[in-house]
Amino acid sequence: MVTRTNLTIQVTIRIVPRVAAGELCSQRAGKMVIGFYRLASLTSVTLLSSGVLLHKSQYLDPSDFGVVRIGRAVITTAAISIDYLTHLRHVPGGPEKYEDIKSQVHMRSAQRLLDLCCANRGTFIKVGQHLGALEYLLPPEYTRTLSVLHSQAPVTPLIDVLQVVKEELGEKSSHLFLHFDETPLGAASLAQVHRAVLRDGRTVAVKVQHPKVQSQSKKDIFLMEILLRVVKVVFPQFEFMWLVDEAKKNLPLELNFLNEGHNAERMATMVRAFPFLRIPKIHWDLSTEKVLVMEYVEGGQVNNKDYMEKNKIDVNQVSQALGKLYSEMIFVHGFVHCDPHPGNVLVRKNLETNSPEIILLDHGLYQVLTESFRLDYCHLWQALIDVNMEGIRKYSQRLGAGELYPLFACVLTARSWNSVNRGIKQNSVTKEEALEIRNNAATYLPQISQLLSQVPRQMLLLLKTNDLLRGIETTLQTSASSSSFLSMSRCCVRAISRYHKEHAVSVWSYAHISISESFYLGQLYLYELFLRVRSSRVGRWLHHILDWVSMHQHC
Ligand SMILES: Nc1ncnc2c1ncn2[C@@H]1O[C@H](COP(=O)(O)OP(=O)(O)OP(=O)(O)O)[C@@H](O)[C@H]1O
Repeated sequence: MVTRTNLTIQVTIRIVPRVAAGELCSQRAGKMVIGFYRLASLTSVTLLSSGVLLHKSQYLDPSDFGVVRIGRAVITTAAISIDYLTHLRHVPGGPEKYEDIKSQVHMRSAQRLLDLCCANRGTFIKVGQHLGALEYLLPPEYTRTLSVLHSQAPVTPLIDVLQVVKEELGEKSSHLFLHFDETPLGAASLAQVHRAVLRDGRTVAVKVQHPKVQSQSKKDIFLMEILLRVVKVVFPQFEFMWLVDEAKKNLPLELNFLNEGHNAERMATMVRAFPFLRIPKIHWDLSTEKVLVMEYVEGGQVNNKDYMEKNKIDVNQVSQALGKLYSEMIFVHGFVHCDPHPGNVLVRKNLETNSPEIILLDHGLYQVLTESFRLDYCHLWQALIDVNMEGIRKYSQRLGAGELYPLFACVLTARSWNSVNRGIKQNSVTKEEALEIRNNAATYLPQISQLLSQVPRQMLLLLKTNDLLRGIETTLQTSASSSSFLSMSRCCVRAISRYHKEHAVSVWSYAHISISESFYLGQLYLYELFLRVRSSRVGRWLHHILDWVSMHQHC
C-alpha cells in the first residue's frame, strides 16, 4: 500500500540524482541545484511532517486522494473489460465450456469489484451492497462475492465520530450526553450507530455519518457514470446504466438523515393502527443531515430463534405480524421499506400485553410504488388467492411477465404451478413440492432471468421483501398459513376499493363500492373466525366427531 509518507520519500529520491548531475555543469547551475536541493528537502520535510500529522489524525488515507480513487476505479474497469473481451471471444469446446469460462470470468471480475469497493469505501461499498442484493438480475458469482460487503463496513474511530457530532450539533458531546458507548451497535457503509444516554437520562441511538462520505459521494457517482458509459460503448449489450440513475437519485436521500427521520414518521403514522409495531421516535432537536438521534429500543433480530425461545416470543405471531406489516406497506400504501434485511427488523416481548412487538429500523430509503403497478399487483394476488386463472394470466401480463406468466406466479408464491392451480391457501408446501421447486429453480434459471429482466424494477424490491419474509419463515420454521393469505387479501380488497372510491362518479357508486368492500371484508372475517374455531381444541374435537359420524354413515 502506498502511503503519503513513502510517496514523499519516492519524490525526494527521484529529484536528488537529477539535481546532482546539474551541479557539475556550472557554478550558477550549482547554486540553482543547491536551491533546488534546499527546496526539495524543505518540501520533503514539510510533506513528511504533515504526513505524520495527518496520519495521527486519521486523515492520511490514500482513499481520500481523488487521483488514487479514480486510478483504482479506472484500472479495475479496464481489467474487467479486458478479461471479458479476451476470454469470451473465441471459446472452443461448445456451450458447456463457454459457460464454464464465463463463470470464471464473472468470478474474477466480481472479486476485482469487491477489492475496489473495499479500497475506495463509502459510496463504493454502498453501491457494491446494492449490486450484491440484485440476486434476481446479476449472475450469482457477483451477488455471492459482493454480499460480504455487508460485513465489511468501515468503523470510524470514536474521536472522529464525536467530532462530527460536535460540528453538526454545535456542542461538545459531553454537554449533550451523559454517556456515549465507544463501540458502535452497528456500522454500515455510510454511517454507524452508537448507544448513548442523554443528560435527562433517556437512552438513545445516535446514527453518525462517516466523515468524508458526503463530500466524496458526488465525485464517486460522477466517476462511476463515466466509467459505465465507457463500458456501454465497449459492450453495447451492457444493461446496467440504470444503476447510475438509481444511485444518483437515492444516495443524496440516504445521506440526508433528516429525510430518514421524516420517512420514519411517515411510516409510524401509516401503521399507527398496528399495536405490535414500534418505530423509534426521532429527537428532532438533536438531528441534522449527518446525525440522527432516536429513541433506543432493545430487541433481538427477527431471525434469532434462540432469542425468541428465551424470551417466550411466539414465532407464529411474529411471522403473521410481519406479513401484515409488509402487506400494508405494499398493497395499501405503496410505500415500501427498501432494505428488508433481518438486521433492520428487531423483535421483543411487550411485557404489558404479553405479545411480541416488531421494531422497524433504518428508514433511509423507501420505494414509492406507482399506483397502476400497485393496483395490478393487488389484483394479481387476489387472483392467486382466489384461484382465478384468467386473472393470474391477465395481471401477470400487465406486470410484464408476458407468456412466462405461469413461471411468474410460481416465483411470486414460491409454489409449484400445480399448487397455484389447486389454490395456494388450501394446502401448505409438502416435502415433495419443496424439492420440485428447488429443482425447477435450477432448470428454469435462464427463463427466470429473462422474466426478471422484463418486469418493472419496482417488482425486484417486492421479490426481495418476499425473500425476507420467506427467509424468516424458514428460520423460525413457520409457514405461510391461511391467515397470512387472509390478511394479504384484506389489504388488497381495501386498496382496490379505496382506488375505486376515489374515482367514484356518483354517491350511488361510492355507496355501492363501500357496501361490496364491507361484504368482502365480512366474508374474510367469517372465514378467519371459522379457521380459528377449527384450529381450537373444541373445533378439532368437533371435526373428529364429524369425521367419525360420516365414516360410520358410509359403512
Ligand atoms: N433506535 C435503535 N435502537 C436500538 N438499536 C438500534 C437503533 N437504531 C439502530 N440500531 C442498531 O444499529 C444497527 C445499524 O442501524 P441502521 O440499520 O439504522 O444503520 P445503517 O447504517 O443504515 O445500517 P445498514 O445499512 O446495514 O442497515 C442496527 O442493526 C441495530 O442493531
